[in-house]
Amino acid sequence: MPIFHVIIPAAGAGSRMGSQVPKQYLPLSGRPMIEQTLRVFSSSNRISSVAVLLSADDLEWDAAKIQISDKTRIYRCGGIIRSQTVLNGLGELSGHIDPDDWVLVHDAARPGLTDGLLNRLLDKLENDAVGGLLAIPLADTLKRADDEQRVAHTEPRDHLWQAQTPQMFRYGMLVEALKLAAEKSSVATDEAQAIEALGHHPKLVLGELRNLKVTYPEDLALIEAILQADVSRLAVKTN
Ligand SMILES: Nc1ccn([C@@H]2O[C@H](COP(=O)(O)OP(=O)(O)OP(=O)(O)O)[C@@H](O)[C@H]2O)c(=O)n1
Ligand SMILES: C[C@](O)(CO)[C@H](O)COP(=O)(O)O
Repeated sequence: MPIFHVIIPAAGAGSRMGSQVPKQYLPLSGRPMIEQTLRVFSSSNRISSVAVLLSADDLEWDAAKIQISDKTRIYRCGGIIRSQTVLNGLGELSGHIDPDDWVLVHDAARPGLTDGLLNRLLDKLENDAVGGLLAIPLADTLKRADDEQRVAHTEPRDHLWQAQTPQMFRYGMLVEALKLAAEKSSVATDEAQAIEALGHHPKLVLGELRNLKVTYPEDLALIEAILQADVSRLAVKTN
């Protein structure tokens, strides 16, 4: 029986959001964003453990009184960059996770993940030799900008996908990949990039637009509308 652990990198400053508090604590449907993100993992009986990775000087977590499940643990091990936070979190879990256990890394800033998308990823990859990630095929035409923010040229977009999270790899392989990236001082902007540097080819599993990463202020209204629509659909179902 495969074992799945979740790591939630939540040690970012949210600078592109420009908010007073880090974006993972901004209210969404009346609760902090990170609490919305945690819900899908807390309610899944397929997930064995959840590790939330905070910055050492995070003052918001305690103040926000985030509701967590019994299988959730907090680690104040945030790094300068996301990949370092994840590597630090993997280190905290050393000895508690078998090298062949699956680890799913999911951005605290992606509160739109559903149990359907989570189960799609687990079902597609639980027997995979490498692992993979949720992603969506690029739908827009891609432009390369010049220094004056004018179009330099159009990039070919065939076979281009936008990576989302969770990204799911076995503990041992992920530690090896992120340690190598750190040793080479190469910045892997997602776990898959570090895995690719080992010569592997992670599987792309179809995600959904709703699983967007909340990055800029305009993303908040979008994700709020998505979560409100979820509440309305649930209300109709239960009436
Ligand atoms: N040193 C870092 C940087 C980011 N993250 C986390 O990685 C996820 C995705 O990163 P991003 O959207 O870039 O978040 P921030 O780094 O906070 O945003 P910004 O780049 O705008 O500052 C977020 O949940 C963020 O909290 C992290 O744990 N540690
Ligand atoms: C991991 C990720 O969400 C996949 O698209 C993305 O790379 C995170 O980038 P960020 O700059 O750390 O938000």
